[in-house]
Amino acid sequence: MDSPVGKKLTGLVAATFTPLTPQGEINLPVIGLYIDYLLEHQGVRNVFVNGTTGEGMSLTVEERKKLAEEWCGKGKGRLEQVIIHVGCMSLKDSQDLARHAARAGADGIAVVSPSVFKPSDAGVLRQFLQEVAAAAPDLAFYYYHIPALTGVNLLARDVLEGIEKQIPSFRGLKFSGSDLMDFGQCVSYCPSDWSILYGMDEQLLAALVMGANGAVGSTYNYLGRKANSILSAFEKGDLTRARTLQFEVQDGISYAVKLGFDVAVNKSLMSEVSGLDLGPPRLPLRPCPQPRAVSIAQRLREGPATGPIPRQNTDG
Ligand SMILES: CC(=O)N[C@@H]([C@@H](O)[C@H](O)[C@H](O)CO)[C@@H](O)CC(=O)C(=O)O
Repeated sequence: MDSPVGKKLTGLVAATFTPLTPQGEINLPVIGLYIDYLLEHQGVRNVFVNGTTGEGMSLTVEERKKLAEEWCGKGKGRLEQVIIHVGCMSLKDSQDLARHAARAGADGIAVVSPSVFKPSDAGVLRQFLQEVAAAAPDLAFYYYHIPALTGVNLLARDVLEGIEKQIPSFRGLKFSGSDLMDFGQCVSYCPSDWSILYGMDEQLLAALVMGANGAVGSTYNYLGRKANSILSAFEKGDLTRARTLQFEVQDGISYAVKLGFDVAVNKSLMSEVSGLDLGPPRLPLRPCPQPRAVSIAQRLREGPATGPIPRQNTDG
C-alpha cells in the first residue's frame, strides 16, 4: 500500500547534472531532452535534482527553484518520481526550497547536512532536518548522507534514531558512503515502507545484498542500462552475471579516477556519451579537458583493451 506521502521509491534514480550555457547560466531547454534521454536510452525513470552531481550548492536559490520547476513540469506524467534536493547551509533557504518543491509538484525532497557549521551530534542534525521537513509536511522526506563531502562523520544509523517521531513524512535515506556496516544497520532499522537508496555506484551490488531498495547516482545518467541489468540479475539470483556487470562499472570508474574524475569530468562525460549539451561546470570546478571525457567514454564502451579476465563461478 502506498504511504500517505507517496509511492515507495525503488530502482535507479539519476542524480542529474545541471545544464549550463557556455556563459554559465542555467540552460532550462535542455531538460526536456535530458528526460527523453534517460527514459529512452537508459531506462531510468526517477531523478534526484540539485544534489552534488547537479552542483546544487553552487547554484542560487532562484536557480534551484527554476530547475525544480522545469524538472517537475517536464517530468510530469513521464518520470515516476522527481526528488528535489533542498539542502543548504541556511535553514531558511532550505525551508524556502522545501515549500517551493511542494508547490512545483515534486514527489519528495532530500536534505544533506550543513557542512560549514557542522552539527555536533546526530540529535542536532535531526532537529535541522525536522525543521526543513516541517516546511513541506506532505512531501516524502529523505536524509542525504554523504560524509566524504560534508565532513560530517556521524553514523547514518544514529541520525535515524527515532526520526520517525520527529519527521512523520520521513521515508528513507540516500546513503552515499562506503561504510556498509552503517548501511546495513540503517536497513535493519527502517520499516518496509521506507526507501534505502545507495549512492556509491561502484559498489551497488554489495548494497543490494545488504538490502538496498534502489540507488541514486551520477553514473545512472549514462550507465543506467547496465545498472538496471545489475538490478535484474540480482533479483533473478544470478550473482555471477551481476558481479560481471558490476566489475565492468568498476573498471570504468577506476579508469576515470586514474585520469582525474570529479563532477566536472563526470558532466563532460555525460555530454560525450549522451550527445546532450550540458555545458561547463560552475566555478570552483574547472572545466574538463575534452580528450579526458572522450577517453573515459571509450573505456566505458569498449572495456579494457585486454578484455575482461575470465572468472570462475565460485557461488555455492
Ligand atoms: C561524490 C559523488 O559525486 N557521488 C555520486 C556517485 O554517484 C559517484 O559519482 C559514483 O559513485 C562514482 O564514484 C552520488 O552519490 C552523488 C549524488 O547522488 C548526488 O549527486 O546527489
